Amino acid sequence: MGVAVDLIEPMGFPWGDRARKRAAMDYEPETIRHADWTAFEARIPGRLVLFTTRGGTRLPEARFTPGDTLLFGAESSGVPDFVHDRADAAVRIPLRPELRSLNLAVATGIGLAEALRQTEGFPQ
Ligand SMILES: C[S@@+](CC[C@H](N)C(=O)[O-])C[C@H]1O[C@@H](n2cnc3c(N)ncnc32)[C@H](O)[C@@H]1O
Repeated sequence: MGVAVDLIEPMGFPWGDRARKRAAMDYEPETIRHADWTAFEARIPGRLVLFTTRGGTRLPEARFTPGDTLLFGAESSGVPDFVHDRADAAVRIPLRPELRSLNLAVATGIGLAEALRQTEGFPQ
């Protein structure tokens, strides 16, 4: 989709292995790897919009602006409380009550697609 990717250590998966290359095929996005949260936070250009299962605005009612950074948590534990507190907005993808969460890739695809739709950000 032409968006840059920020990866924040510690990550729950190895970076640079063959499985990642296979998943990304030939389409390596612009990627910055941050040593920790502090290093990432220093480079946030605009609003930080956290996708979370814990409250927040339902995705159909959420509004995105160009320059927003979308933040997604770890597959295992989501994000720590201090990251929740730091976010400028929190967005929840509504699920049936018996489901706890989507996996990271699916949540990212849904959230990114909606943000790009609202901001006319899809490639032409
Ligand atoms: C597998 S989930 C993490 C589950 C973790 N136990 C939790 O409750 O946060 C991985 C990431 O996908 C995103 N995600 C998954 N389901 C979501 C939902 N329904 N709404 C918003 N974000 C979601 C969040 O960013 C979450 O941190």
